[in-house]
Amino acid sequence: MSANHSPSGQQPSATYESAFLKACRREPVPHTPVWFMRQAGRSLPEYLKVREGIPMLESCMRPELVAEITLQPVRRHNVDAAIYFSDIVVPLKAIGIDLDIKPGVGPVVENPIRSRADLAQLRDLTPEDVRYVTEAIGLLTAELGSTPLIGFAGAPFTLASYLVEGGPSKNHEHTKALMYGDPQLWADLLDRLAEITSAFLKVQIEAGASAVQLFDSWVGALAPADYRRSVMPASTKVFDAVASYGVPRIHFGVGTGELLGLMGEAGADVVGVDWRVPLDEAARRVGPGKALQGNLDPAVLFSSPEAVQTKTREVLDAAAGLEGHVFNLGHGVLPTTDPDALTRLVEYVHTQTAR
Ligand SMILES: Cc1c2[nH]c(c1CCC(=O)O)Cc1[nH]c(c(CCC(=O)O)c1C)Cc1[nH]c(c(CCC(=O)O)c1C)Cc1[nH]c(c(C)c1CCC(=O)O)C2
Repeated sequence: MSANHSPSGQQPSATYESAFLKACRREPVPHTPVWFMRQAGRSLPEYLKVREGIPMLESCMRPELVAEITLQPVRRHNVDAAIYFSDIVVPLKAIGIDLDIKPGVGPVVENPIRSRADLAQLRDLTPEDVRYVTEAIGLLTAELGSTPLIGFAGAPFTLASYLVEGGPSKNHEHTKALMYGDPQLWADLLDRLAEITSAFLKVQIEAGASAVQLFDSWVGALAPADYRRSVMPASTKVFDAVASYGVPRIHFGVGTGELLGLMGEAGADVVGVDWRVPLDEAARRVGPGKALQGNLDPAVLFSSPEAVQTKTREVLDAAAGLEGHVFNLGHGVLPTTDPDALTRLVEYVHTQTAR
């Protein structure tokens, strides 16, 4: 199996040669590729329209709707990659965890996992549990042409934080209590989540995803020594599980300036950076042999078009010496972002970096 071809060998080579996948592989690109975390949904009126009356989790299980929402930002913004429309808790729902996504709140778990007995809630995930994912990706690869599709999953720590807290959390106190107080149970929990996450990513790659992103959104809450001891083994297990497919593996978290080197070491090909660390400094922390993704502050999009260009220029200048750069925001698109500001940003990055 050649690198970055799906096992079925169906992936057209125009996808393989796309600017996004080339940048991930640290090859020369015709222009800096751009996509946005949380580009699907959120600020788009056409998204709000098709989602009307359909709860979030249900919308993730309807293949035609998933395909449509995934394609909307590609049509509108001319981004260089699509991200599969789903949520990090979808695989947990698929194995029967009682949870919901509450509008304006996020994932809420009915019975938080805090004891060894609670671990029994986490059974293995099989492709049959998420047949709608395989189906939706089939529809998408047919429509996307040479535009790569990014599959994704939540990393073990971030999934554990929702499962242990029972919902979104600022301080992650229950999660840390378990991590420090019962290291063996914690390790077993993260290992279970690594198995589920690996299985979920494999389904997406085998269906045709050209790259995967592992979101460890909240891991920036940890110090490096704790990350290395208590989180890295599980994240490494996930990256190792999908290594043989040869598709780029992207790893991202918020507030992870002190963890960037370790997150690369965990097995990422591309390290995502939030807006707090300039990309040249991030490259020093990550070291050679990795591409970087980022890192315009999503709040910058609320300023004037001129200010957006100035701040974008700063990102591109800091990225000038990188081995590979995928332009993105430093975190997801904020819900009230003007969609036209995103379209203008894609065009600006493309024209500024066209070779
Ligand atoms: C931490 C996390 C979650 N989900 C996700 C993360 C990691 C990325 C990050 O750090 O932002 C990942 C995610 N969630 C969603 C996507 C879709 C693809 C994309 O456009 O990037 C992706 C990649 C859709 C969604 N996920 C969610 C929505 C909103 C649901 C709705 O509109 O009803 C969407 C479009 C819900 C959700 N789900 C989660 C949160 C915090 C929320 C927001 C709650 C809110 O503000 O309403 C958990």
